[in-house]
Amino acid sequence: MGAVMVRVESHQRPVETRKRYNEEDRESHERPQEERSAAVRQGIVDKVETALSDPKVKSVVICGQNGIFCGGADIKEFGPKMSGPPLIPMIHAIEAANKPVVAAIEGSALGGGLELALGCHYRIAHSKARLGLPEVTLGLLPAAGGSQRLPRLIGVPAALDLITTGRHVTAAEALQLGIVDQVTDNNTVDAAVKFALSVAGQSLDARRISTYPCPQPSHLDALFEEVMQKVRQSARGAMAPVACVQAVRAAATLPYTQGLEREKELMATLFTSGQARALQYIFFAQRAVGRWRMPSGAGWDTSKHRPVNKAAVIGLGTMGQGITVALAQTGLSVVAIETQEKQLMKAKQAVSSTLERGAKRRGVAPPLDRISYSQNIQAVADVDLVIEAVFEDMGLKMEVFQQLSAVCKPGTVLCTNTSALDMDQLASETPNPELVVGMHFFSPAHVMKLLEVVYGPRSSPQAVATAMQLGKKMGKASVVVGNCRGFVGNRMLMPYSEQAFFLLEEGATPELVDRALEEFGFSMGLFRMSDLAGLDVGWRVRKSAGLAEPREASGQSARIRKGYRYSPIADLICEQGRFGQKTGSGWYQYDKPGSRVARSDPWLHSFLEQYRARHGLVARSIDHQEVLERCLYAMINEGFRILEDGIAAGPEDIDVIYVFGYGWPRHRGGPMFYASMVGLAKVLERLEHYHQAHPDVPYLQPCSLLKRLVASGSPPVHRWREVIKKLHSQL
Ligand SMILES: CCC[C@H](O)CC(=O)SCCNC(=O)CCNC(=O)[C@H](O)C(C)(C)COP(=O)([O-])OP(=O)([O-])OC[C@H]1O[C@@H](n2cnc3c(N)ncnc32)[C@H](O)[C@@H]1OP(=O)([O-])[O-]
Repeated sequence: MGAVMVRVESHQRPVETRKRYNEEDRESHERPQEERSAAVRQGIVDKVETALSDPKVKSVVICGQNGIFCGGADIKEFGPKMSGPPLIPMIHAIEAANKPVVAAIEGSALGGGLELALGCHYRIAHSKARLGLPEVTLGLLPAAGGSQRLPRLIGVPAALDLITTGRHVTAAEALQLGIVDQVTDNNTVDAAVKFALSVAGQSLDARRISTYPCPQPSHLDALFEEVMQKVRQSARGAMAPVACVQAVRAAATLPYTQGLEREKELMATLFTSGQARALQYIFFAQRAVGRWRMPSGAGWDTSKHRPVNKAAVIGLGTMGQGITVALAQTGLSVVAIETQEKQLMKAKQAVSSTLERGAKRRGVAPPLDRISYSQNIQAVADVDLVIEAVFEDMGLKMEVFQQLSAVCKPGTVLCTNTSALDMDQLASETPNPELVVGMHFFSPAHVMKLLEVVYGPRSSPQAVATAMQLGKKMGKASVVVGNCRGFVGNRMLMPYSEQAFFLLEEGATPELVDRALEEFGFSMGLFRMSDLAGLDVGWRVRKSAGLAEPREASGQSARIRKGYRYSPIADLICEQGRFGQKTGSGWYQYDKPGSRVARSDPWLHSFLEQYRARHGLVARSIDHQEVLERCLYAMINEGFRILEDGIAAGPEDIDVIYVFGYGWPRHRGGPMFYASMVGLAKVLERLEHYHQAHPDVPYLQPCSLLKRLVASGSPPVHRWREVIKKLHSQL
């Protein structure tokens, strides 16, 4: 018989099953999937055992199904009541086999999939395969021996890199690192069978990775110290990357069996941390937002997108430049329009150099010839989709949309990148409002992963599907949202920043607020972030909303707008010409305009003291807990209002927006998930408390959806949609 093949079935649902899946029948799909996963392991154990005991079988090949070796353990299966044979003894039995076992790796070998392959004696990969140990991104570590075998195979520094970042490597890099023994462009299983037969009967003593001594780098302690410091800094409170370093250290310093014990201990800590739950929630949320639905019932599974091969960008300011870069990098032909000649030249240079830098990093040619530049809007006549990114001025945008309607071929999808204006008003200016959607990119658009796709009451599902498909192609986390002021992300930012300004009035400093938020895990505190983004942006928005009008310098009335409490602090800072990093001062001071290193500013502190004195405010001591509760719960409360209003379809949409666009720490799962972890009753109680203390702040008044969820026993986050649905059906 020669070689025998053992197939690893993928835990990913087949496409047809995936299509039928929705939130309501989540449970009914979960159970069979768990059972299937256990059955897969049982199948491997049984087949390997049979093959090893059959004298006619000389070697064994383990391969996947449908072109995928194995994406790793089924995350949904993790829990106290896991059924079926455990992974570690299964991999040990394979490694201990007295006949060669060869992994035929096609598609992906990730997590437990790669750990299984590392238990095999040889690994043959297809040239298009990707390999990695991404457990860290799910709040875990490779706990089926991966953290102990990989350093023994490829050395400590390379293993640390792969395990602490979770990055996937190509087959070519895997070969270079020594993870695989051979790469093929042909049929991988055939190559593996041929190989398995060629090594049949040979000694396997040198092929069992767990028996290898771990290569010892010089200055082991210094290396781990340096790596640990770096990892702690970038982890921003996430535990898994730190545990990964500790596990690799165990591989480098302990015998294999003791290292395995350490791996198990560390995994147990991660498992019960809550961070793993948050990260796994975000993994599924990222996929759930792709299954979008509009209030009409039309959605991802009923709407066909229009093909987009050629797109146009109108307006080449910072945003337009970033969008142009992102489109060209996606492989589209782009027409870039800017009416001002000087700005067009400047933008062309900036776009080209960004593309050149990116291409150099990736070792490819820059896609410069995919872009044609023009001052004439007629050049967009044959494009499939237009993204308007001109200055935030309704009159100007309306003019552009009217021109586009006259110039574009029928069916061209018209997108606006507005972040503050009413896209439905824009749509009403075109003869085909069904073709208008918002594509709200985040700056810099070629770097930031988030895209809000905004529909108005007249947007067609096809236009939404087209924008979503383009977002996907561009590698964006794309979320469909309804039309309202600030959409989802910026709308929730309003109460967040308002609370931060109030805290300054009450005695806090920008440093205190930022420290609390950064210790929580935000990549940047609110004040450092607004210095980076530019304070003038918000000032302009507040002015256009009739808020930032100069009033008398002191007295209660200066702190009231439209009958509610208002803090003019940010406006007063702007009146001083302090717009943040670009002017060399804002909430902090900088060495020079454009510098990024924020330093405490004595001027700002004395300004705050004078401001408080002028308004009869007495500074009190404010702790981190209050900063977090005031800023985050006010934001979360607005999130519930957004759900109540139907602007976002579910909590996952809000959480993906915050994790991918607003620096929310991923290991805390997004604001709505965080609220569920804190406990909705507690969030409600604290909001009631703060609203009582600040009755003139509407954002602190708990919204009815939150109250309703608490009244219905605070269901877990994946059940909120049912309550929202009921709420909407009663309206
Ligand atoms: C003891 C410790 C052992 C071990 O160390 C722990 C692990 O292995 S931890 C694991 C380490 N492994 C990883 O971290 C790999 C994570 N997975 C991936 O990176 C990608 O899914 C993969 C590259 C495999 C395929 O990409 P693609 O082709 O673009 O497809 P896609 O991404 O759209 O997914 C299709 C469907 O499969 C679903 N699903 C996927 N993976 C899992 C999972 N592990 N579980 C459950 N479900 C999973 C996914 O939700 C989606 O379902 P739906 O209902 O349609 O939304």
